[in-house]
Order: sequence, then structure tokens, then C-alpha cells
Amino acid sequence: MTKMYYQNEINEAPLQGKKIAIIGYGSQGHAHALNLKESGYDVVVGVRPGKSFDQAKEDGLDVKSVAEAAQEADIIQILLPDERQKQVYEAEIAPYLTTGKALMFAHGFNINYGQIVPPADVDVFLVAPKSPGHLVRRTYVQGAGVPALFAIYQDATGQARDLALAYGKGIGSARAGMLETTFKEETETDLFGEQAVLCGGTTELIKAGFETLVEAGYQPELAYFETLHELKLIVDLIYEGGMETMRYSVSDTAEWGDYVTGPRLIDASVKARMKEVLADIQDGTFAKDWIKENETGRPRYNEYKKAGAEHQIEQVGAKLREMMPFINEGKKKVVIK
Ligand SMILES: NC(=O)C1=CN([C@@H]2O[C@H](COP(=O)(O)OP(=O)(O)OC[C@H]3O[C@@H](n4cnc5c(N)ncnc54)[C@H](OP(=O)(O)O)[C@@H]3O)[C@@H](O)[C@H]2O)C=CC1
Ligand SMILES: CC[C@](O)(C(C)=O)C(=O)O
Ligand SMILES: [Mg+2]
Ligand SMILES: [Mg+2]
Repeated sequence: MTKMYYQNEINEAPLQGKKIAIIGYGSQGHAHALNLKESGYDVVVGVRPGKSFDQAKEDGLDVKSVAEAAQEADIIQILLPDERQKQVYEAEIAPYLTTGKALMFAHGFNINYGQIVPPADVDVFLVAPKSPGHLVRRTYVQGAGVPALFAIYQDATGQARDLALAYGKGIGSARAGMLETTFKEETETDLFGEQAVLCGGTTELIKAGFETLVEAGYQPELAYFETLHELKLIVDLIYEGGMETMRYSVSDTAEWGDYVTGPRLIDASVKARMKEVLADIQDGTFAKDWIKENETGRPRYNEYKKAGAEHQIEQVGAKLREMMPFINEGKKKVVIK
């Protein structure tokens, strides 16, 4: 079995006394900065003036420009959107990436697809939480954590591995388990997971189920509860105890429908198309398309975003959630962005 790394076997000493620059204060940035600070590390946040800058200040952090933070730090963690990293790296980070420093990522996109080429005399590694950033923060505050992958691309100092493990422990991920990978494996599996299952696969499945019910004349509110709201409750059971625990809790009728109807929908043709999606990720087709979409001002991205927000399921859901304030109670107890 793959070796997993947990709290007690990780030595924090290599990271102690180092200054860590968190570049970007968004989903991952705010979580890494706050968790590391509360784990006792010396953190500086590097962002441009604006909303994030003000928020990081309000959260009690030491906040500087990207260039200033990169200049004074030993470890520079780039937590900007993937498509912005190359430009900010070249203009504001590379000039200060001197011998023996460490350049970090939470996703290998820019290294794997050759967008960022760091000098040979620095450490380059990633610590990639398998979780949205807001849950990296929320679980840490709750005394728990989310799993993370770590990978070493360059080990100029001989300390890269120890630094990566200590960093992962600092954000709370060693409470859930850390697993070693490569930049290539992390990048390809992360892109595949979010496209095929976690984001793309799930949202399309929900919408198809909702639309099927509504088009057949059923009430939209009922369709929302059936295909979206209850999905979280079902996934919670799968998360807690695997598919068996979910199947223990649902009725035998539901379990039988699960076995006979699931494969009628998610059949061999879906898996064949998943393999095509994976091939596009592996050969760089997806990355090339995403980079081009950004270079041309995101015309398709903006269209998809607008259509997504206007979908009936979002309108119906917003109204129903207003009547369920408890849904956001967990969020309010924790200071999150
Ligand atoms: N989102 C997630 O949960 C996960 C993300 N990752 C990876 O983590 C990295 C960060 O992603 P994510 O947290 O989603 O990023 P976000 O989109 O949340 O990052 C936004 C932050 O970047 C800042 N920013 C954007 N452009 C610039 C710029 N030109 N100069 C300075 N600051 C800028 C924003 O500042 P402002 O407010 O001024 O716009 C904001 O602070 C990516 O590599 C991603 O793949 C990995 C695992 C999960
Ligand atoms: C599932 C999406 C993700 O990969 C993540 C939260 O892990 C991301 O890029 O945001
Ligand atoms: Mg991911
Ligand atoms: Mg991702």
C-alpha cells in the first residue's frame, strides 16, 4: 500500500524560522496563510492592492506587495489562479527567487505544462490539498484536516521533502494523511477529477436529473430537493463509511435501483469518454485550450458562467436555501473569506 504520512512522523524543525510568503489570498491562500500562522509559522501575504489585500489585513496578517513578500521570504507559495501565475511569477517573483529559496505550488499546472521554468538552484515542490480552500480552513479550525498530496520537482537544498511535509502538517493536512506523488501525476489526476467527477460530472448529472423531472411536469422545488439538496446528505454517508454505509442507510428499494439503474446511465460509453478526457489532459490539449481562452478574454468561460447562474435550479435553490439558515451555520462559526 502507498505510504501515508501522518502528524507524529513529521518533523516541523526544517520549516521553523523560515519566512513563508503566501502569494494570493483567495480560496487556498487565505486558508494556508491563517492555518500556517496559527501553527506557529512566520507568514507574510503577497497580494495586489484591493479586496484580498484588505481582507488579509483585517484577518490580522502581515500583508505586502507580491514583490516585497517574495523578496523577504525563504519559501514562496504561489496561490494565484493558475492562468495568472506565469505573468505574476515572471514580473514579481522570479527576480527575488535567489539561490536556496523554495518555490511552492498547490497544483502542478504551470510546471507540468512548461509555463513556469524556475532556476535550477531553488527547491520546487507542491503541497496540494484535496479540498476546496474554504474547507482547508474550516476543517483546520475544527481540529481536523483534509488530505494533501506532496511532490518534489527540484531539491536544490536537500531539504525539499522535509519542508513539504512540515508545510502540509502546518496547514492541517497531516491530520488526514499526506501522500507523495509527482507534479505530472498530481496535475493530470486533479484536472481529471474536477472535470469528470467532482465538478463537471456532478453538476451535469444534477442538472440532467432536475431537468428530466421538471420537463415531465414535476414541481421544480421538489426536483431541487431530490437531485441537489439530498445529494449532499447521500455523499456525506459515502464520505463517512464508503458506499456500503450509504447503502445501509437507504431503503432496499433504493439500493436495488442503485445496482440496476446506475449502470444503465453511467455505462461503458461514459468510461470511454472519460478516457478521451484523460487523454486530452495528458497530451496538453486541455491546457492549451484553457491558456488560449484566457489570452482571448475568456469569451466561452463568461458565456458558460452566465448560463450556469441563470439555470432554473440556481433560482429555485437560492429561494429554498433562504429558508434554511442552518445550512450556513458551520460556515459562520469559522472566520472564512
Ligand atoms: N480553489 C481550490 O480550492 C484549490 C485550488 N488549488 C490550486 O491553488 C492555486 C490557487 O487557486 P485558488 O485558491 O482557487 O485561487 P483564487 O482564484 O481563489 O485566487 C484569488 C487570489 O489571487 C489574487 N490575484 C489574482 N490575480 C492576481 C494578480 N495579478 N496579482 C496579485 N494577486 C492576484 C486575488 O486577488 P484579488 O482579490 O486582488 O483579485 C486573490 O487574492 C491554483 O494553483 C489552484 O489550482 C488546489 C487545490 C484546490
Ligand atoms: C475539485 C476542484 C479543485 O481541484 C479542488 C478544490 O480540489 C480545484 O482546482 O479547485
Ligand atoms: Mg483538486
Ligand atoms: Mg484543481
